[in-house]
Amino acid sequence: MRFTRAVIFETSRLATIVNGVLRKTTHDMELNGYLIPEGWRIYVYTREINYGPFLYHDPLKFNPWRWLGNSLESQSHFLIFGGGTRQCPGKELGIAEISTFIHYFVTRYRWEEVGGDKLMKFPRVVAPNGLHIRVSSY
Ligand code: HEM
Repeated sequence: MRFTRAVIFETSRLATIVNGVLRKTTHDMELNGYLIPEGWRIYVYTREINYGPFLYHDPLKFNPWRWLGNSLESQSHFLIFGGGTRQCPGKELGIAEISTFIHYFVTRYRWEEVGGDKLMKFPRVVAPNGLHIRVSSY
């Protein structure tokens, strides 16, 4: 399911689920000339990285093909599931669950939006009043 995986990554990139990750410094550190003292909690805001024009060509375009045939997933800026030793342990399970849902939803059902619900894009993609769809089987 290589293409389904690419669709999941592209959707998560554009409609970021987790905006950032938390870390705590274990010793004084210097970052770009700034001193971050030991014991400080840092919120690493990863959301904007997903829209970086230097990292993703035409970043606001939904383009699942960008994930195929290159190693975007192994880049250090790929932080949809966090990074390092605390990277999400449920990553592959989550992808498997979403893939299963998409497979059955797309192959067995049709759907249409009803009600013209509003979508908010910031601080994250949400439908404040819900996203109402009418589902029917093929
Ligand atoms: C699309 C689905 C998911 C996304 C986008 C996601 C995203 C994330 C992110 C960004 C983190 C923070 C990682 C870090 O601090 O570097 C995280 C942590 C975590 N996730 Fe997920 N996650 C998903 C699904 C799941 C599932 C299905 C499970 C378990 C069944 C799970 C369990 C956890 C746990 C236990 C942590 C804490 C890990 C730690 O602090 O060591 N996640 N996840």
